[in-house]
Amino acid sequence: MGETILVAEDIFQDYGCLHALNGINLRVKEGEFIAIIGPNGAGKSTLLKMFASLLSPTKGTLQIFGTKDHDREDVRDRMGMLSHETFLYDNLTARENLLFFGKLYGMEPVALAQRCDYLIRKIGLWKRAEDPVKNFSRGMKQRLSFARAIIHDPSLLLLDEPYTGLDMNAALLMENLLLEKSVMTKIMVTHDMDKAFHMCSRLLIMEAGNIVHDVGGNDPNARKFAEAICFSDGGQFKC
Ligand SMILES: Nc1ncnc2c1ncn2[C@@H]1O[C@H](COP(=O)(O)OP(=O)(O)OP(=O)(O)O)[C@@H](O)[C@H]1O
Repeated sequence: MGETILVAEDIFQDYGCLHALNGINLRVKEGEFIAIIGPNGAGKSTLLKMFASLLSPTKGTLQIFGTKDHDREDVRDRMGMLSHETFLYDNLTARENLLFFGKLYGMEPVALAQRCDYLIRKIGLWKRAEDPVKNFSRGMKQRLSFARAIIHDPSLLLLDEPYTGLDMNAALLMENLLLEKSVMTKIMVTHDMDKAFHMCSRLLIMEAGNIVHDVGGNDPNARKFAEAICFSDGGQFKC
C-alpha cells in the first residue's frame, strides 16, 4: 500500500444541535478500497461529502493529498465523485457530457476522445452514445455518471451508493471497472454488504456519527460486527 493521502482528525459535523459526525479519526492510504457501511442516518454520506469538499467540518481538520486547502484546483482534479446527484446535462448527449467534464479537468483532446470511447463501451452505452441524456433511464444515467466520475482517471474516487438503479449487467460492468485499477483509492458508501465484503480491503462501520469498527475485509469478525450494527436502529438519533 502507498503513502497516506487522507487524514481526518477529530472531525465533527453539526446540523444545529445534531452531531452528524462525532469526532472522526481516519487515515487512508493510496490504493485502498474502503467501504463505509452502517444504518440510515449514521453519517456515511456526510463523511463522504466532507471528503469531496462539499462540506467543511464544524470542528477538526481534514488533510487530502497533503493539504488542508481542498478547494485548490490541483486537489479537485485528483478526485472523482459519484453521488445521488448525477451532475449530468440533460440536453447533451452521453458523449458530449463526458467530453464536457473531461475538458473541465483539462484533458488533452485526443486522450479525452479515446477515454470517452473506452468508457462508453465499458459501461455498455455505445449504442446510445449520441442520444441526449434526457431520454435515458435512471440506470443509464447512473452508468454515465459513473463514467463522468472517472473520466479524468482520479487518484481518489468517492462513491455514494453507486449501485442504485443498476441492473445486474451494469453492476458487473461497474464492478469490473472498479477492480481494474488498483492504484486508484476508492471510498464507497453502500448498504450492499455482499459487495462491500467482496470488493473492499477495509470496512468502516458507522453508527450515530462514529466509526465504531475499522476492520480489514478479511477479518473473520467483520461480518458479525457489520450485521450487528446494520440490523440495529443505531443510526437514528435526535438532539
Ligand atoms: N442538510 C442537513 N440538514 C440537517 N440534518 C442533516 C442534513 N444532512 C444530513 N442530516 C442529518 O445527519 C445525519 C446523518 O445523515 P447522513 O445522510 O450522513 O446519513 P447516512 O448514513 O448517509 O444515511 P443513509 O443510509 O440513510 O443515506 C442524519 O440524522 C440526517 O438527518
